[in-house]
Amino acid sequence: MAAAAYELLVLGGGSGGLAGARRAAELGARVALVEPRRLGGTCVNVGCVPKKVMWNTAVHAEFIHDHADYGFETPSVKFHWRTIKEKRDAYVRRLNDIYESNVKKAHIDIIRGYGKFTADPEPTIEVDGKKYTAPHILIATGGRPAVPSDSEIPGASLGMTSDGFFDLEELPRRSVIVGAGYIAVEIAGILSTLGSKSSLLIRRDKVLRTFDSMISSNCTQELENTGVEVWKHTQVKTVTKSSSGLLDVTVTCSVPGRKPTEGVIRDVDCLLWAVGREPNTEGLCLDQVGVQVDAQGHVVVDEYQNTTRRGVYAIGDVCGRALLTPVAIAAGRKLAHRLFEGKQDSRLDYSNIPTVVFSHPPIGTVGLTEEEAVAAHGKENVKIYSTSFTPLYYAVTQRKVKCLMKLVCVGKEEKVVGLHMQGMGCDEILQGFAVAIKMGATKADLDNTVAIHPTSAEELVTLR
Ligand SMILES: Cc1cc2nc3c(=O)[nH]c(=O)nc-3n(C[C@H](O)[C@H](O)[C@H](O)COP(=O)(O)OP(=O)(O)OC[C@H]3O[C@@H](n4cnc5c(N)ncnc54)[C@H](O)[C@@H]3O)c2cc1C
Ligand SMILES: NC(=O)c1ccc[n+]([C@@H]2O[C@H](COP(=O)([O-])OP(=O)(O)OC[C@H]3O[C@@H](n4cnc5c(N)ncnc54)[C@H](OP(=O)(O)O)[C@@H]3O)[C@@H](O)[C@H]2O)c1
Ligand SMILES: N[C@@H](CCC(=O)N[C@@H](CS)C(=O)NCC(=O)O)C(=O)O
Repeated sequence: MAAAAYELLVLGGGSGGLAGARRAAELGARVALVEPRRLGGTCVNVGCVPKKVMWNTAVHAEFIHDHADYGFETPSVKFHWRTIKEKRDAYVRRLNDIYESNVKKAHIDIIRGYGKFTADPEPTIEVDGKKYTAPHILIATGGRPAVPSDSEIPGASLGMTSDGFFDLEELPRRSVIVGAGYIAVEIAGILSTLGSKSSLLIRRDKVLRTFDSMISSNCTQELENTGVEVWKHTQVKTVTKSSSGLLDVTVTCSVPGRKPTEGVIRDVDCLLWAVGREPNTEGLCLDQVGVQVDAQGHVVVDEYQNTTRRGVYAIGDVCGRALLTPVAIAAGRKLAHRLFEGKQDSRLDYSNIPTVVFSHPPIGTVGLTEEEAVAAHGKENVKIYSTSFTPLYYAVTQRKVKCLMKLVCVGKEEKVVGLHMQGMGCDEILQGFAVAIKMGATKADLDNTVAIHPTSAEELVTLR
């Protein structure tokens, strides 16, 4: 029988697990955190943080094109991938140490290893043969990149995923990215902007299909503008390695209404699958404890993050809803307040979650798309305000990149239910407007706010 030394056991030291564990400890709970790898999870090690460093690097590469227009004489510029990779890795290691020290300062015990449930009558976790139990157990084991199997696509395993992208020691010469979501768009943009000849293979005719159609169309166009070759209606058929060690990627292009055609992309040194993520639930033995998972293996939870077994909870990517760091963090903290501060109603409201895609230029979006608003409220009740302009930054440059903005408003009072934009600075503009939208702002509220000039953000309070 295991000793119940803890009040909360957390499986996974990523964004959600760390935040939930630390908030619970702050509220006085005795907490242990089970984690086999370096602390920080996906976000710190192979996600948001190293990705943003590479996006910043790519933004530098873009600005270099404008130096002459701004009067700077630029001698030939050389880019050293290794320099930024070493600095990035060092920063990630620093973050790993900071998280470890914060956890220790909070008197949270770290149990090193993979946790799994046992068949004991009370929910119990086993790590390397040792058992631990607690009245509250939180599953925050996140997810991993999905890769097609070699039986689905012969040679698929010759490719890498976003995890492998962060191990690359050099900028690939020829990249092929498969997928149409956040990761595909972000990595294709980074690689292409930094000088890798890049092709993006998408199954349909546009990327980011679930976003507002304005964003989906514009982002597809911007990828092409930045030099990414977008292969539409295309899927990989086989992958082979040539004697040179490079990959040949055979693809099928099936445009609706036309005969499918085949093509080969040769001498590829980076084939990257970005076709979604899978939850880390396989080895947890959830069936032993009566925790239900859905068809994709995500843990099924209610609005309070309760699983189907009393005393067992789940947060973050492992639940498969809004796979974003701040969502995992917020859900973990809300749960801690419910369990250890008696705040019965403490739960995360999943509506109006703002999100940014670090494309070139970046995308910011919150709330309903135009299509969703029309479906929910009827076309006659939806009013759209939109604009497309060239930000002042480009007034003196040869390179011109547009900024697009759209407000989706509903009803007579024109409540703002959606904001979608792509353009320079939109990543940073979004957060403040997301507060206003969360508070129920109307178009009149935006109009009553005096503009800040000269900015791109001012367009959002002067739309007509
Ligand atoms: C390339 C990429 C870029 C991203 N960019 C962004 C971004 O810009 N902004 C954003 O908001 N989100 C971004 N995300 C998503 C974000 O990283 C995730 O939503 C977030 O990390 C989820 O946190 P989590 O706690 O649910 O899981 P994770 O952070 O994945 O943590 C899970 C932890 O559980 C551990 N674990 C697994 N199995 C076990 C086990 N059996 N026992 C104990 N521990 C276990 C893992 O080792 C891991 O440390 C990105 C993701 C990727 C892949
Ligand atoms: N900036 C950020 O906040 C950020 C950055 C990265 C990741 N993330 C989070 O991480 C999650 C996972 O990212 P992701 O890009 O892996 O997944 P994703 O956003 O869910 O996109 C996966 C894409 O892959 C395509 N796809 C699926 N199967 C495919 C196949 N067999 N062949 C070709 N394409 C296929 C799908 O597009 P179609 O269906 O249109 O073909 C889909 O858009 C995101 O949803 C996001 O929540 C966030
Ligand atoms: N500003 C954020 C923290 C910054 C953040 O999101 N950090 C990421 C990794 S860089 C994380 O996973 N944090 C977990 C935690 O702060 O507990 C917050 O306080 O919510």
